[in-house]
Amino acid sequence: MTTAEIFAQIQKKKSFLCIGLDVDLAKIPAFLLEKEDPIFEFNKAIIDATHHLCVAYKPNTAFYEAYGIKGWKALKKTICYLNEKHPDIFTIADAKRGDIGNTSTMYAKAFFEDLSFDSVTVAPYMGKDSVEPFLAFENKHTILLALTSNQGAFDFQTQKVNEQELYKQVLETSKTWNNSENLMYVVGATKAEFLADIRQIIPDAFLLVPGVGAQGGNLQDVCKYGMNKQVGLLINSSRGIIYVSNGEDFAEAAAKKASELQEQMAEILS
Ligand SMILES: O=C(O)c1cc(=O)[nH]c(=O)n1[C@@H]1O[C@H](COP(=O)(O)O)[C@@H](O)[C@H]1O
Repeated sequence: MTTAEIFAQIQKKKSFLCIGLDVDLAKIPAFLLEKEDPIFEFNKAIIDATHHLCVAYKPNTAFYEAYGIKGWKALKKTICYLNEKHPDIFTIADAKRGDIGNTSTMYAKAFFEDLSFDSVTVAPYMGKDSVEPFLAFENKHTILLALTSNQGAFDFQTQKVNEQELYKQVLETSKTWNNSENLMYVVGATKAEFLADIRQIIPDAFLLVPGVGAQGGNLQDVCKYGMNKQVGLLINSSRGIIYVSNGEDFAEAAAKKASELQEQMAEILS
């Protein structure tokens, strides 16, 4: 999927919402646990109730890997369901991978070929030759961790190395890599005050922005400093949407919460 196609979806749905499918069996409605594949049933119900309100879904692979083979099968069923029913929705495998070149190529094959995700999150710490294998895949996006939403972002990412903050070096250096047009970046919603500086370096790239909702980030602040002419933002919320209710009405309740965010986005876009 191209960024122009993502932008077209944003305009059509008046939304730049990404819903995080971080399924925790301890949090989903108890009646689903009796089903053969509770994780997939939960995702399917959430997708059926919310697909018209969002432009992206982001399963975090940790929440599937934690359940072993059953979890991985549920992840595969979820991405197949999305690709079949909603091919215009952007899919993100939040796996935070990155390793020496030949290993990165295998990670890229896992998420881009076997699972057919549109994008995968990747850590920049091992540098150019660990990220370029992901960038080599046509029509796929590599979402590089730039400035993360957590407190630990201040341990390294904002520290100066040769008088420049490390996250700025990640942004600048990554622009020089082969196929860098396939890059997007993660910037936490809790770091909205850094967005003006970030847009100076990468004015056109799409940003995946997690951290609204449960982590306390503010939608309006992110938009004020982070928007570009293609909107350029995918705002993720996971727990704040999918766990509003753990009763029979869980999918309806998630849709209501997603709709509140979508309405705020529509207002910002108007
Ligand atoms: O790469 C990510 O998506 C990510 C980066 C980051 O800096 N912060 C962050 O919270 N995330 C992910 O975004 C999701 C946030 O979930 P909620 O806090 O429940 O909305 C989780 O899947 C996190 O792993």
